[in-house]
Amino acid sequence: MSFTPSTAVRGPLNLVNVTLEYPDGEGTIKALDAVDLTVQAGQMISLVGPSGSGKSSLLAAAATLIRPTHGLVMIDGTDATGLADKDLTALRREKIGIIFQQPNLLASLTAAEQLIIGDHLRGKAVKAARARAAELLDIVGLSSCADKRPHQLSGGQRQRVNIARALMGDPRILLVDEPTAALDHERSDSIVRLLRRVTDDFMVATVMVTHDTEFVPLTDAVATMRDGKLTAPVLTAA
Ligand SMILES: Nc1ncnc2c1ncn2[C@@H]1O[C@H](COP(=O)(O)OP(=O)(O)OP(=O)(O)O)[C@@H](O)[C@H]1O
Repeated sequence: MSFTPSTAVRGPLNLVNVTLEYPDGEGTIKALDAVDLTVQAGQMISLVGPSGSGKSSLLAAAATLIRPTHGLVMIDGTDATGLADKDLTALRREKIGIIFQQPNLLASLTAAEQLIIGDHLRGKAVKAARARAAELLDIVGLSSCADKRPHQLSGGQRQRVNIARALMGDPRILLVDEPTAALDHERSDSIVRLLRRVTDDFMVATVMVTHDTEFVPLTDAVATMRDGKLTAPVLTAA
């Protein structure tokens, strides 16, 4: 299935009045409360806020992994909330790269194979996938590690494989959850700089949840979650 923008597109990622409620005893809890967010191609937004404020819920809604109770989740011009599960899965594979805190690499696969397997699921030819995987591993600085398995890589290298894997489908959107949580300062800095570079070079719309406010200046703007509400992104000085 191919997805083409059907309405005026404000950005690859556009959340409009998104509310997400979870059952909570007799009542409900609003994990997201009328959230609006637009992220343009080539723009990187930091998402900060206290524990329980709704950051993971926002990423999950933007990733189309969870359907909001109200509101629109526009992915490159397509309203994801109106799609059947099968089409939603296809949209996610085509448009969204997700980078979790833990790389979740498969222990038995080499770095190159971690990337190729995703393209296999997308139904792409193996030869083209091999070439693309080699190119992306080079871009993330791992060309000499293509044949290494996860246990032969450092934490920072595993996170680089994770980033390269998320780029395999040529996504329009990158959603990144605490990418530096398990890394020391130097590796954290280089991972956020890498995310900045791929946002610029691949013109993706990137949202990065982070508790490390020191990396916020590497991003274009910072938005704060509090009790499910999102402040308008504030441009950083850089
Ligand atoms: N599956 C769920 N069922 C019920 N309530 C949930 C569920 N997931 C999250 N919540 C609640 O929704 C609110 C927002 O949680 P969320 O995990 O999105 O916050 P967060 O900012 O990502 O927190 P953290 O930084 O600790 O990961 C919290 O009150 C949380 O308890």
